[in-house]
Amino acid sequence: MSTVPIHKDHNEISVEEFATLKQKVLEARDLSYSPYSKFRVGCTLITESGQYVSGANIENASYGACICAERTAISKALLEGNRKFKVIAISSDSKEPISPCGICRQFIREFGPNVPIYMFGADGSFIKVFLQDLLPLSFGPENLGVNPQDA
Ligand SMILES: O=c1ccn([C@H]2C[C@H](O)[C@@H](CO)O2)c(=O)[nH]1
Ligand SMILES: [Zn+2]
Repeated sequence: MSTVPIHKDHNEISVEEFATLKQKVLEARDLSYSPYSKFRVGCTLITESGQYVSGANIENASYGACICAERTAISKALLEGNRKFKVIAISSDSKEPISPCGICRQFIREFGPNVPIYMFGADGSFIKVFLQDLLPLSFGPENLGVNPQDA
C-alpha cells in the first residue's frame, strides 16, 4: 500500500484549463522518440503566465543518453524564459498513471519545492500527487543560497 497522498482534485487550475491540459498531455505522447523501449511518455506543464509547454521522451542508441518527457518539457519552458510552473502533467500509454523517475523528481524540484504533478493514464484517468510527497527532505537551490526566479 502506498503511503503517498493521492489526490483527485485539480484545484490549482480551472475546469477549462484542466480540459486543455488533459488534451495536450495525451497528444504530447505523439512527440515521443522511443524506438527502443517503445514506451511513449508525454509531459505538458502550465507556466506561471498560463502558457502550455509540452515535451516527450527522447531516446538514444546509447541508452544512457535517453531523456525523459518531464525534462524535455521543462527544458523547453526554461529556454522560453519560464521559471515557475503551476502544474506538471504526465501521460503514457499505460492504463495506470505513471510517476516521474528519480532524476526527474530532482529536476522538477529545482523550480518548485511542492509543484502538483498530474498523472494521466492512457484512458484519461487522473491522479494528483505533490512533489514533496515524492521527494521528501529534498536538496534544492535554497541550500546553495540560490533563487531560481532570479537566475
Ligand atoms: O516518468 C517517466 C518514466 C519513463 N520515461 C521514459 C524514459 C524512457 O525513454 C522510457 C522507458 O523508461 O520512458 C519518461 O519519459 N518519464
Ligand atoms: Zn525521468
